[in-house]
Amino acid sequence: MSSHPPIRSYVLRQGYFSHAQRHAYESLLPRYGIPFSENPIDLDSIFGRTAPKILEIGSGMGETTVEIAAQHPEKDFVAIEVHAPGIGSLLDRIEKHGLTNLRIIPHDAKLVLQHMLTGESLDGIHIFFPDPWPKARHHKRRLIQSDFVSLLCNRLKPGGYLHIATDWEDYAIHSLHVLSSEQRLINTAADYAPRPAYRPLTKFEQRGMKLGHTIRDLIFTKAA
Ligand SMILES: C[S@@+](CC[C@H](N)C(=O)[O-])C[C@H]1O[C@@H](n2cnc3c(N)ncnc32)[C@H](O)[C@@H]1O
Repeated sequence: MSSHPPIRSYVLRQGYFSHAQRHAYESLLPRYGIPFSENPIDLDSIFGRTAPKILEIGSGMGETTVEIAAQHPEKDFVAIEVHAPGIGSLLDRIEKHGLTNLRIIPHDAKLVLQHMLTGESLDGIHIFFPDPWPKARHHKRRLIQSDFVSLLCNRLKPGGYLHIATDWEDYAIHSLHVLSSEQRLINTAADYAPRPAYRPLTKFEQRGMKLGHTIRDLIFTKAA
């Protein structure tokens, strides 16, 4: 029997580390990172309190992640990212903002959701501007696929939300189809949702808008 390697939603590049990112990656990961493990973790004991838990998949350089966490001290946030300079950048921002409600798991989100987060434990999941993988032969690498959305749904509490934003029209159409096909999810809008106040406009997004790209938000809730 041949076993196929898993299809990844990312390619690990060497990437350029700024001095601050490298320093943060090396010195702050033990403080704000949650190491990958094949065993379930208890987020309430990691944060030292019971509070709503929001997961962000693919936090990139962490600008949005930190802004949202700083504006919502009443909630706890867990970011998942695989790109080392991005992890360093987020760690540096957590330290500079003195945030106690944001941690990062530096690993593949699929494995984190399968092994570390169990049960219906999340109040919300953010996936902002996932890699679009525009070529047809790469579509299988897209994060938003029915199996993955089913896994996300398993981890959401009843009434919890899944929020995706993208500036790629065809990825938005694909995601709308996949989310609408998951029976446990209910669209909060007729199709795309207005950008909620908690999602700040990023520089990347403002640049896209100048180029005429339309940003689409999809916000679905899990049936109670
Ligand atoms: C296009 S970037 C968007 C970053 C950020 N959300 C933003 O809006 O600027 C997508 C990010 O998702 C990360 N990513 C892709 N697949 C992932 C996975 N399976 N687990 C964790 N991170 C992933 C990539 O490393 C990349 O940083």
